[in-house]
Amino acid sequence: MEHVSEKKFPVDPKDYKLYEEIGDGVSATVYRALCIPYNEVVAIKVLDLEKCNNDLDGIRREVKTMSLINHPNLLHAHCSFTSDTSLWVVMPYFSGGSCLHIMKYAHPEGFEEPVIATLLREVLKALVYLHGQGHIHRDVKAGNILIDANGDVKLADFGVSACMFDSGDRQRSRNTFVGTPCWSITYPFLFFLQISYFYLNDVIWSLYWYVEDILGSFWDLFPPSRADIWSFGITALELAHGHAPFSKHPPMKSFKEMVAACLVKDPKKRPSSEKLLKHNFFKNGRTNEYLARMILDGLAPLGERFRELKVIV
Ligand SMILES: Nc1ncnc2c1ncn2[C@@H]1O[C@H](COP(=O)(O)OP(=O)(O)OP(=O)(O)O)[C@@H](O)[C@H]1O
Repeated sequence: MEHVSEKKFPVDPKDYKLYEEIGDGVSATVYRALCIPYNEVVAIKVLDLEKCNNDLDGIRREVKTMSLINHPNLLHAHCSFTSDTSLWVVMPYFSGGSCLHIMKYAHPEGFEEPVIATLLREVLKALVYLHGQGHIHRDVKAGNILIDANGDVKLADFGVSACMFDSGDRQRSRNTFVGTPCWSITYPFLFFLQISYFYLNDVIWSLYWYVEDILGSFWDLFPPSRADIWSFGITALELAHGHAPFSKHPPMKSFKEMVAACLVKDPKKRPSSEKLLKHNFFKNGRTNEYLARMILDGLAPLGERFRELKVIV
């Protein structure tokens, strides 16, 4: 288990030097930056509060959660502060960037099975911890799985995470719009269209009927953490890019079973993160060094990759 850094990171923008852009999202831009007093490279996510749906207090609470959380597979924020109309979240810099980014840049056909098993096993460890602490991540997706140069894997972005024990309006309001469409359980049909050719015929109809179910509000009827299990299943498909890993070879039975278990219509019947971690599929997982070798070797620096991809888009 990592130790929470004793270092107190400065909360004044003047103490940071922003370098190049390394990522962007709906309402934020992420920069590689230097923390001048510590001479340490960090990543800073600058959120434009005017573009955010969430209230400022809500975001602050989430960042606070992010700074209190302490698990080797969860991204820990150093600090956060506001500057004009933006919120700066200072985090460790992960030079590999996100899995989504790496896929787009160097693995457009998706990752191979041992890579997927290794990545997902690490993400699942983070979910076991979060769920055990009473949190739901609510935005599990390839874009939120970060990798550092050693192949260490971190689940990032608590922008939409919620506490399962929150009650009343906050929990309810979160259930209405947070999360990323497709990965969140409220928009599965978009992804359903994308993977309609996919070989998991037996879960396709479950996905379809699930859409019907969401028309009614039944959040209280199932364990909230199972929403993350759904997104986890979608992320597994995302990493395999809509086809079975090693699809030129005999189909991967354990991958198919694991995804099917996550994408069960009835949330109560989805496995808990703890149970899922024991699934046979994760026995294919390897070491972090293997991951670094397989997906990071030979890649250009993150900022350069980001620039190149932006030109293509
Ligand atoms: N600490 C970090 N180190 C390195 N790269 C990062 C870091 N944090 C974010 N990034 C990069 O920036 C990208 C955008 O991050 P952000 O959290 O805004 O994205 P997102 O969750 O994909 O977008 P959205 O906010 O739309 O859901 C990530 O996908 C990743 O490539």
